[in-house]
Amino acid sequence: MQTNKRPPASLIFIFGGSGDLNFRKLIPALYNLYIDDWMPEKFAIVGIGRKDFSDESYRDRLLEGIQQFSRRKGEQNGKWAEFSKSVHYLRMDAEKDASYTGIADKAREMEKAWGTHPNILFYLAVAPQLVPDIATKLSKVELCGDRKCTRIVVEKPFGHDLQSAHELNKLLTSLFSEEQIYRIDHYLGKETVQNLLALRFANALFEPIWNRNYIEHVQITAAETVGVEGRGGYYETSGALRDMVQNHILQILCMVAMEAPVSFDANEIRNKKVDVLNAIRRINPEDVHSVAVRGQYGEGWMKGEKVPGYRQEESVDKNSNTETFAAVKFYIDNWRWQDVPFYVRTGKRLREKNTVISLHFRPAPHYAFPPEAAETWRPNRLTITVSPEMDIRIRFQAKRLGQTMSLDPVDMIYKYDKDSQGHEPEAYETLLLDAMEGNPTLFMRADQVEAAWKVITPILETWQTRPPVDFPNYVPNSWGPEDAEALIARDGHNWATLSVNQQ
Ligand SMILES: NC(=O)C1=CN([C@@H]2O[C@H](COP(=O)(O)OP(=O)(O)OC[C@H]3O[C@@H](n4cnc5c(N)ncnc54)[C@H](OP(=O)(O)O)[C@@H]3O)[C@@H](O)[C@H]2O)C=CC1
Ligand SMILES: O=C1O[C@H](COP(=O)(O)O)[C@@H](O)[C@H](O)[C@H]1O
Repeated sequence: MQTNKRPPASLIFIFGGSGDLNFRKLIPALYNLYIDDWMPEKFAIVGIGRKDFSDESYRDRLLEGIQQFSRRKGEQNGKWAEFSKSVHYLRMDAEKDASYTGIADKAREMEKAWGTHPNILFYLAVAPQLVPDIATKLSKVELCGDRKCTRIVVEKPFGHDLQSAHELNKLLTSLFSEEQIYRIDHYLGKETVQNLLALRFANALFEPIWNRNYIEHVQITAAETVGVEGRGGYYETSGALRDMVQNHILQILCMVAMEAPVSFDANEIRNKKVDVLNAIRRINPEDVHSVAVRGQYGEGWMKGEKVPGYRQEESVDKNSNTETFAAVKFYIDNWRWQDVPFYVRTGKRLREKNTVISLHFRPAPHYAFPPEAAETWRPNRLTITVSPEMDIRIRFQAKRLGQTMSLDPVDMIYKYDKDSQGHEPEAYETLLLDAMEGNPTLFMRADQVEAAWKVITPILETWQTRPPVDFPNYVPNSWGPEDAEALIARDGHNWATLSVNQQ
């Protein structure tokens, strides 16, 4: 969502500078922005943590992260040496340190060196329980005379439920103005998710049919092949509904279902999205079992390798009832979407890593072709593959070559990778650049986060009060529990096939 100019001088403090997210995502993103000439002319990055690093040993550690996880893995002809000169480490216990003088000193040092007040970004890549304390202390640090120069980026999970999200919002908005708070959801930085706006609102072709008159149902799948990967401690407090549905999937759903914005003003886009969340039909607790399915993977095999069940993962309770799979049917009660089901599902240890949105169109009103032509008939479908492939496909019927009138479903495909030649920015690159520029469009506003919690609260509460009796209920390398198939089959539909050669 960037403009074509570099952001102003920026000083970026990363709480969690010695942590996994910074190592795997944030530093690689900032480095790639640097290589692509998107970083400010003047910038400094200060990683904060309790571990012991000198600037030198910190840079060496971060280079290992680049080599493992960055889309450009090397030192890029000396670019790493140039970039890393601006990377520093500040050893500090963010809980015990009362005054954060190290931060104020660093800000003064950079101001003096640059001869200007930089924008200051505080990225809170730490466990959620540290956020209130750090935010409160940061709000008291003397910085650059004008507090408007600061922005605070808050990682997910944003709260544990509606109540805690509300309290966190209340605290943050008492310390900072809403314009300074950037609640991150990395799915919104993904190229294909952003392209939904272009597809829908830069083309006259789709909008007239983008409604209940033509669309029978919508599916959103965010499937992962990985298990909890050492994050069992966090995942035990979360589960698939909180980890993926409350944020990423509902945000995608909003992009699919929102009304056309009048402008690209951040609040205009966010208003249109929150309208969708507010229109999602509230689920009665007694209906939860018929519209929501949960699952947990047992032990099994993935691509020839034996993998443990969720209950055998590190830091997971041996009798855990945490769901690693969730599927939900939502309805949106508004003029555009009345009675169109939105089926969403997400899970770990599923057969493929794939995030896909598909819009399934109603059948043509009359089929004049001979019966044999109809044998392979499929309804029209628009599929947007978000990741790891990035493409848009339109399925339609075409005449098979030859003398008979036989029809086949075919796909018209636009592939992003063809244009990007492997240079597509990662979500965190887009979002960090937006945060430096001060563009909050792709970040969540306080009311959006709370509205999303409201949507899933009845499911969370029902699942909490009625523990599952059949966990684990799906094997790795499957598409989740059988009940998820039944959820959609009851309405006469199937989950869309996700492989590259889609049906
Ligand atoms: N990792 C990921 O893929 C993702 C993570 N997130 C979110 O990002 C956040 C961070 O996750 P992740 O990086 O995985 O967590 P890690 O456990 O790897 O890192 C935690 C970081 O917090 C620091 N920290 C903890 N306590 C203190 C303290 N008292 N003072 C200063 N620093 C402290 C640690 O520093 P030290 O060890 O040096 O004390 C470490 O740098 C979480 O909210 C998570 O949900 C969101 C999406 C994906
Ligand atoms: O936020 C999260 O997202 C990842 C999946 O992200 P993706 O970009 O790889 O699709 C998920 O693994 C993790 O559990 C969750 O916290």
